[in-house]
Order: sequence, then structure tokens, then C-alpha cells
Amino acid sequence: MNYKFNENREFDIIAIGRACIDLNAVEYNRPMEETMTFSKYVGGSPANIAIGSSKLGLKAGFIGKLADDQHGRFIEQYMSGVGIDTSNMVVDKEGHKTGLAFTEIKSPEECSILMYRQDVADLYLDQSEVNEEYIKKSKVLLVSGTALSKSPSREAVLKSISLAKKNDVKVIFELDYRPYSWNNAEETAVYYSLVAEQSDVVIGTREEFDALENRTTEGNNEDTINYLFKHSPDLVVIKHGVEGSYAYAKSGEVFRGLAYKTKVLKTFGAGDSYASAFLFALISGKDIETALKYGSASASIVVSKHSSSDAMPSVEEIEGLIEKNETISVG
Ligand SMILES: Nc1ncnc2c1ncn2[C@@H]1O[C@H](COP(=O)(O)OP(=O)(O)OP(=O)(O)O)[C@@H](O)[C@H]1O
Ligand SMILES: O=C(O)C[C@@H](O)[C@H](O)C(=O)CO
Repeated sequence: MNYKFNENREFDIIAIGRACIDLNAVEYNRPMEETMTFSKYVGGSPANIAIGSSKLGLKAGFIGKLADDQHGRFIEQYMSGVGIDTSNMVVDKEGHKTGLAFTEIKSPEECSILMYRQDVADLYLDQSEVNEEYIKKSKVLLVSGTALSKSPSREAVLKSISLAKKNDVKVIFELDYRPYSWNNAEETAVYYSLVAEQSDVVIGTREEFDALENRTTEGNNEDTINYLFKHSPDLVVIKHGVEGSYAYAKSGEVFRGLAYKTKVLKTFGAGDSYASAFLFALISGKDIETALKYGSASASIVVSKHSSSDAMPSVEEIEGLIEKNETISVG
């Protein structure tokens, strides 16, 4: 089964949200207290997805706000260097700083992220800085959930969604739930459900859909799709970590993607690499089942490497892994 996009557009995908800095532990398999060296990469879920899809050959653009500092300039240079259109990345003039994410790799199974996101420039994107002429040039608007956590970024994203819908641009909502960005779980559920109900495609982990539904215990995928298919979405992708992922189409078809065996270095970056390759495949006209394979293969490559953005694979690497067909059977 294929998913249809408006073919007649200059951009395949425009992402909106944060473009930040990841500082990944160079000495790993130890707690961060004992890590003395960190490597710098561009980070932030929607930036990672734009980078991954641009490296795979999609024409990508980005809407966001960068700090007027060395980090902001590094991000802009890296993103334009991998082919992303940065013309709608505005520079903050009020002294807000770039968001930082320090990663801790205690073991392949035990990884965490320490984020510095107080007053970060990306959350100051204003609705007046979202341009209809730009959005209407794309097949897809990719929205990241964290950008909904604070105003004025929240209103900027809500405006981008209504402009996308007006101009027949598919809205893809990557839940990207970071609990510490939000005041409380009820607030998250209000905005997540509002946006999910208006989106065409929703992608997230089981835990992220639980946050959307304001559940304190694990929900089930059937209930989630019964709810979302009463609204705009016609494709819902639910990820279950190493157990793989499911794509549910409103027409009733269900597809499963298995994870591929790999030597895991760290677990973060899985979701962003998955989304970029899944969307690349879908937008390139591959069927949903194949797109799940692309997402899973890309994620298994990125979890074996040091970064989330710089490690995004090529089409050849992804197809090579799919060809080997060494899947993980759990669950
Ligand atoms: N240990 C692993 N080995 C191989 N593939 C994996 C592993 N963990 C996750 N994946 C792949 O990555 C996909 C996305 O993983 P997951 O469900 O953990 O997303 P996520 O929580 O959004 O990731 P992130 O940790 O980046 O936030 C899975 O569906 C699976 O295909
Ligand atoms: O999304 C972030 O802000 C941090 C990411 O760049 C980081 O690499 C990660 O968590 C990916 O899942």
C-alpha cells in the first residue's frame, strides 16, 4: 500500500522546531561524572530528521530560530552543508541561547540525555516568522511535539499546521515527547491530542502515545487507532523499541517492521533516524511495508554509531542491511 503526496512541490519535506547542539560522550561505558570529553554535533529531533532525509536525497527545508552565537552559526552551516534550505531559519535578536544536550552512555542499554533548555532560542520562534509562501512549496510539514511545549513556539507551530492544511501539505506529527519540557502531563495531552487530531500521519513510541492519551498505565494500539481514525489521521506508526514497529492504515491494513540486528553503542538517535528513512521511502513512492524496513534499518545503523545527525546513513547502507535480512525476533 502506498501513501499519496501532492507531487507538484519544490520541497519534499519542511520540518519545524528545534535545531540544537548534541555533546556526545567520547569516553563511554561510564557515568557522565567520569566523562571528560564530548564531541559536538547538530542535534534536536526535527533537525536530525531533516538531516537524515536530506542525506537520503529528499529536498528538505527547515523553519526554526537560532541563537545569534557561535553554536547558532555552526548549526546553520552544518544544515546548509548537507543540502537543507535554511532560508526560513531566523536568528534570535534577544540574546536567547542554543539548546544543549549532553549524552551519557553508561552501557548500550543504559543511556540518558542531560538537556540544557532554559530560555532556548528555538522556543522563541514567533507565529509572525512562519511564512505561508514557504510552507505551500512542500509535500510534507514535519511537526515535532517538543515545539508545542511553550509559547510563542507553540502558536508558531499551530499556525504552520493550519497553513499546511489550507495548502494541501501533509502534516506529519512526530510526538518527540520530552517530559521535562512540559509543565505537567495534562498540558502535554491537551496539545498533543489537539495536533494529532489534525495531522495526516502520527509517529511515536507506545509511551509517547500514552502521553498523548494522558494514560498513566500502558495503553494498547487498537484503542489508539480507534481514537485517532475518528479524526484526520489516516496513517499511525507506533514504535516498540527493539521489538519493532507497526503502521496502521485507516483502510484497515496493518504492517509490522522488525528491528535489524546490530552492535548497539547507544540507543538515542533511533527515533530520528527511523523517521527520516521511513519518510524518505514513503515520499519516494515505496509501499508502507518497505518504508518500515527503511526506518528500522536506518535506526539500527545509527544506534551503532556515535552521533544522531552525522551518523545518518546513505540509501546504499540501508538497502544493504535490508538485503541481509538479519531481523530481531522478540515479542
Ligand atoms: N537495540 C536496537 N537494535 C536495533 N534496532 C533498534 C534498537 N532499538 C530501537 N531500534 C529501532 O529503532 C526504532 C525506533 O526505536 P524506539 O522505539 O526506541 O524509538 P525512540 O524511543 O523514538 O528512539 P530515541 O531513543 O531516539 O528517542 C525501532 O522501531 C527499531 O526498529
Ligand atoms: O532531540 C534532541 O534534542 C536530542 C537529540 O539530538 C539526541 O541526539 C537524541 O535524543 C536523539 O534521539
